[in-house]
Amino acid sequence: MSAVLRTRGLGISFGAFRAVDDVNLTLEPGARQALIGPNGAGKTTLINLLTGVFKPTHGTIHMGERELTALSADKRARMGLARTFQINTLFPSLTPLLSVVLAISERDGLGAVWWRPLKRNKAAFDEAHALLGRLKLDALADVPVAELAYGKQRLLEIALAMAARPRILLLDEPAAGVPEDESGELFEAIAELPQDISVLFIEHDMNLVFRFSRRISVLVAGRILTEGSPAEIGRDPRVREVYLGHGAAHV
Ligand SMILES: Nc1ncnc2c1ncn2[C@@H]1O[C@H](COP(=O)(O)OP(=O)(O)OP(=O)(O)O)[C@@H](O)[C@H]1O
Repeated sequence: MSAVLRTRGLGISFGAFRAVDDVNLTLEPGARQALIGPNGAGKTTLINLLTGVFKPTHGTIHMGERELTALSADKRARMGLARTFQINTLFPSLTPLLSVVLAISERDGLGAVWWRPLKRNKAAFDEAHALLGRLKLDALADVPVAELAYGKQRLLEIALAMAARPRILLLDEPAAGVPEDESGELFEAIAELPQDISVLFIEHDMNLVFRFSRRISVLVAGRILTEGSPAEIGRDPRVREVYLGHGAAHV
């Protein structure tokens, strides 16, 4: 199968420090791939390279046949690369429904005038309802974001990323700060996203990683240490060694 996203020798230096180094990463169609590694390994920096926040000092990035390396973050987003952030980036006083309608109108180039014509834009509201339904947020569509449980807010962030109709979704610790009893539900929603969307997620909770990923890439000191199925990674002594003392029950 041909990869939807592929890096070759990807790296970035901050001064003399190589935060990401010679990374060859591939994402297959429909992937549910975890990017794991100790604190400071370079996971977020790698996502920032993929999305165009940082320009690499080394290597290339391809989405299918198209090279992205020099393209802006906006252009990559328009080509179907979407992300969520470690931190909550929602408007607290908006409702989930209006948040998603706003994201849909951004996608359709109506951002600046969203509040007037979209009152009449039934298609955008219908699409927003469908998206919220997919993430099991439909019952909360009209509740201000500030009143939602944190796990629901993180689901809404995924709904906003989905509004761009991405082919690739990059999730930087989607369950960060989410109480344990809500994080399973969050990852179930991620697992159930349409199969034509490839997902790469950073996650520290190994229970979630081993339950919800089909492939795991292990990043250590900026380099890919190893990659494989959860079973392969679980029995890799090098991974165990990296995580020794980091409290990872599964590895
Ligand atoms: N803009 C920057 N300038 C200089 N150094 C940076 C910059 N961004 C990241 N770094 C450094 O690069 C390294 C990797 O950071 P990064 O945030 O990517 O790690 P991470 O694996 O995502 O960590 P965590 O799991 O703690 O979120 C760290 O040592 C960090 O201090």
